[in-house]
Amino acid sequence: MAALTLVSGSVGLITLQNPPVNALSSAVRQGIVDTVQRAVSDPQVKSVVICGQNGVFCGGADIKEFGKTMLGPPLVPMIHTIEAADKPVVAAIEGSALGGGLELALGCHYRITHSKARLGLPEVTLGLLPAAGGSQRLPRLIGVPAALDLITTGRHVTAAEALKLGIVDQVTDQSTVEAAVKFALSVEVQSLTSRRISTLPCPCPADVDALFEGVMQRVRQRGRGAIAPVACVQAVQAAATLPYAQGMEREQELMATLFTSGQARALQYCFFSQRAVSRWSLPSGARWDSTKPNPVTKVAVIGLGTMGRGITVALVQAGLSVVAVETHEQQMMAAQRAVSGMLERLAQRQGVPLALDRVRFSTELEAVADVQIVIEAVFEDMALKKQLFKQLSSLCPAETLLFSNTSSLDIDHLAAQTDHPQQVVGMHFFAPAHIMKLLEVVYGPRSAPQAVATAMELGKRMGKVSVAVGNCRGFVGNRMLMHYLEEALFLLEEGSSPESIDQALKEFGFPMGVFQMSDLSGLDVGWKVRKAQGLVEPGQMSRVRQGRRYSPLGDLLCEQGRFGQKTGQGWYLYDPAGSRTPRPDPWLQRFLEQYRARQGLVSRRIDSEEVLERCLYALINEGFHILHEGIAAGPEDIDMIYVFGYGWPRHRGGPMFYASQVGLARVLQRLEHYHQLHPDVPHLQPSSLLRQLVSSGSPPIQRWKEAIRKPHSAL
Ligand SMILES: CCCCCCCC/C=C\C=C\CC(=O)SCCNC(=O)CCNC(=O)[C@H](O)C(C)(C)COP(=O)(O)OP(=O)(O)OC[C@H]1O[C@@H](n2cnc3c(N)ncnc32)[C@H](O)[C@@H]1OP(=O)(O)O
Repeated sequence: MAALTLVSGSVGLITLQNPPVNALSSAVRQGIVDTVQRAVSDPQVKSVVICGQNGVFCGGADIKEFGKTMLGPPLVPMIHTIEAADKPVVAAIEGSALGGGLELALGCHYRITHSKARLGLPEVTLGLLPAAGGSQRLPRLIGVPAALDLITTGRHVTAAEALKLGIVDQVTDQSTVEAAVKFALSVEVQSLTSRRISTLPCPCPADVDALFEGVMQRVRQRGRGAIAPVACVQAVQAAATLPYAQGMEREQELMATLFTSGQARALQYCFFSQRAVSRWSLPSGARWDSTKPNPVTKVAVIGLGTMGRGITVALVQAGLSVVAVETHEQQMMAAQRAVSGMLERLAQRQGVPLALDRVRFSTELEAVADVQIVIEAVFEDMALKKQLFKQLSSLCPAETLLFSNTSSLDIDHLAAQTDHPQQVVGMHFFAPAHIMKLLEVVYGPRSAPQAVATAMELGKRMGKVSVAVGNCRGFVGNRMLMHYLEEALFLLEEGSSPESIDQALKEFGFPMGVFQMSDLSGLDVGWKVRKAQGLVEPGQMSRVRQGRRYSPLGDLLCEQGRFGQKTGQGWYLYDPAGSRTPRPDPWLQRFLEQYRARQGLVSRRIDSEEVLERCLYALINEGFHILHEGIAAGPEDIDMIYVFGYGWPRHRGGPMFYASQVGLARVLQRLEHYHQLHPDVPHLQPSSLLRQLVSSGSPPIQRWKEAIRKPHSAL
């Protein structure tokens, strides 16, 4: 909807009305077409101002309408009519002008912006390009290099940057609508010839071909198989080389290939899923909208290793006071230097004042007595953590929340050490904790809803995508990852190599393959976990342990001191130790050949299809178990964990969305096939939920929840 009112005697004020972000739904587009026509034909109206209701100009096309039959007037002619009007049209931008919203503003003759507004063309992040003339108008307005940057990254710019780039004409700290009306009155009699962006030539640098070549190479590398960034470059290239009308034809042609693509569907699913995971619920029925988080101003972090340091920085960045505790004097000194350095670099990069005074370092555990939350981040050792939780329980007041940063340990065991188990929640951060977006918030059967709400809110304040999950071994992310890693080892035993497995996974879109990832995080991490599970038998080669197939390859490498990047050798060679560039290791190749010979294994050629199917379907199958058990509330939760924590390519939507795109029947059939070949691998046996979904006709992912039981904790 849009409303037209006459203000200041001669200004037609059009207000977009579609809360919360005034998205351009079919009703809004119809409203704009009608009000613009009325304003243009009304002799009393000498100029027009377009603004949005409730302090937001426009969040772009209505993403919920994508994939459905498009009704209502299309955007391109609508914006063209505005640009062609013979009365000045001014956009009054508050809040956001994004995507179609900015394209609408680019069709106006002037743009007045509030200093706190954000502008951008984020279509690429939804698998699209700015196809309401944005890819043709923006380069004409601000030049090819700046337009390429904004359109291929989708980044939002501040009002100040928009002014500097020439996207907007004026920035105000006062009422934007008032400023825009005043401005409109002042330009009522001015010529509009130079204000219609589509009629302007596109300013190009001299070396424009080289520029496009370089940008295309970068977006291909960065995009890891994403098609939208490539189309964005092609559209801007059309703006630079073709007249406007032909450029528009090219824009529409490119958009047509993107609009119905699986990648666009995946990216739009991610957009909504990212928002959906914040609406958590617990098995008790407690929910995000009925539980108030505790007010938090002061948090303690205990244990200042890599994780503790990152968590401290993330908390300070979120504006909280932090008590950072490390009981070992030397470790404390090193941590203090590291945290200060990280904060200094961040302050420099972000141009904000250094916030070092918000951290107090201490070697005394007693220093945590007056905080609202304690985040324990000591070494991943159950005995150590249990002892600490016991101490904290007697040190802290009853209302203090006790959170554990653990990647796999049982939260209920830790809660049982305290007098107030309802105050205990897991917070699984991902390294580096001040950078990685994901936070798994792990609740146990006794965790209070308020404790969960506070953890989720704290995650939000730190800028994280927080996902509430039930308690089980490895929670959601690592529990699924275990089977992915294990399949990769089995493939090595059967004849593959780290290089070819990693290559297949990188071509799928992961930033790195499974063996590179293992080298980066350290082979000793998994070794320690397997030892704790009683799976490691030093020097032993047996391939069946605890009644199922087992690969001792990782253990054998660890026994040789090959822990990955940090020791210079793991699945690859790193020269010098600590370098990040993996090189194939001839030693490993010989080692694998000898291993296969001793095990009586006949090496075979394994293609990338088998690599992907076995690694990914094993992981996905575990995802179905997790859904069935209620550990994750829905497929969106699993998918966001994988996209934000494990490098799953966003344009493939996450593992569960990927399964829905491949087709559940196909995933089931391939798992059955591989399980028949490897009956000693239980994780290849298809989950009953997957079977159930297939037999009920493979419903779309949005309807899987109907087939899933209520959430509960598995431990
Ligand atoms: C065959 C060829 C066919 C060709 C047809 C071509 C037709 C298309 C032509 C042009 C296309 C233009 C493309 C676009 O414009 S795509 C949209 C681009 N816009 C965006 O990406 C902006 C997305 N939104 C945001 O970034 C934020 O929401 C923001 C506006 C910054 C506000 O942030 P915040 O205040 O944090 O609020 P939330 O993100 O939580 O959002 C609040 C609720 O609003 C919903 N929302 C937001 N934006 C949209 C949108 N564009 N469409 C629909 N819904 C939107 C969001 O989901 C939240 O909903 P809920 O509360 O239910 O979770």
